[in-house]
Amino acid sequence: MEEKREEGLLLHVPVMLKEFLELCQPQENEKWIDGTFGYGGHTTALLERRCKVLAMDMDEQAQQRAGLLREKGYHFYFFRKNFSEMAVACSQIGWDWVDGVLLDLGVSIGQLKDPQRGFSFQFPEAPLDMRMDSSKEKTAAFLLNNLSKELLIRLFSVSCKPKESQRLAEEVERFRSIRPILRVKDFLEIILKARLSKAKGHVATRPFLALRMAVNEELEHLQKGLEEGARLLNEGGRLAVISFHSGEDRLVKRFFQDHCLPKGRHAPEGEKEREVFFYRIERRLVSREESRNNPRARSARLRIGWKICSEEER
Ligand SMILES: C[S@@+](CC[C@H](N)C(=O)[O-])C[C@H]1O[C@@H](n2cnc3c(N)ncnc32)[C@H](O)[C@@H]1O
Repeated sequence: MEEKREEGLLLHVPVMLKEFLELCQPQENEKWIDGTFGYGGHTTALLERRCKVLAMDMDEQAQQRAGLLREKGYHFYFFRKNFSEMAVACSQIGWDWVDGVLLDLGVSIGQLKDPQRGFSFQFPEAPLDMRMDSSKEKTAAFLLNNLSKELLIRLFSVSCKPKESQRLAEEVERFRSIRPILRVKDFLEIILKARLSKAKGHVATRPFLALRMAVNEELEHLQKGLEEGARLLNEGGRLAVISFHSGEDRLVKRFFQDHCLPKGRHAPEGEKEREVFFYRIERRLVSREESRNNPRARSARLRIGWKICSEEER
């Protein structure tokens, strides 16, 4: 998400907004779930198109920002919950189905730049926390200090090669046998000792990503969020997901492929029991222009699925 200053306020430019709006075509009075409210960029665009929005975010500060939006009198609800619980949130406001679901994954720029939250290696003195939901018990430091070597290897392997994951786990064990791992700089020291192979960006990027994903159980919640979202969609409804790295994107791609039956094709007998949700899926990469203006968005990709219509409409 790009960041702009205006009248002393931080304004955030939502990633791939143009593509999202062009493809999804949100219409007046449609019901949308924005599962990753953040700074409300996508939500605001939906509200400006007179959609009704149920927004969710597990971050406390996102909840505070949502309060400001509510005062503007839009048709807007906010739940401080994981988007994997969107069905519960919907039932609480009496929505049985929705026209669209958007998930713009990962952390917001505000979370990354908060020197107290431990998401970024740019703040070595920060506590190694990394929780998006600060009411949850297990921090990144807790995981590194308590997981077995096997579980640490599995944790790192989400974004690191097998040998690198092994070395990282060994260095974690070595470090914590002397003193507990508490701060970002402790984890940075471990990463440097593990001598990872050269990467395009900073050597700490991939281990930090793997640890953050484990702390917030991101892939597990994403899988559940996709399933719940797809079930809640009305016929012709859209499920849109913006992802930022291959781990998430692979899961989203597979989900869409596993639940897609193109228009005009009929499910063979054996496939009938399988849940088929979509008749069309699309993928878009971030434009050159957006990537130039907002380097953080450069790895973004948008995938959208359209919920299957009844036989007559297909
Ligand atoms: C990339 S930002 C979203 C930015 C937002 N689309 C905007 O335009 O301002 C991701 C946000 O989603 C939240 N988030 C990530 N995973 C979540 C999950 N599983 N459930 C609820 N919130 C989540 C994070 O706390 C963060 O605030």
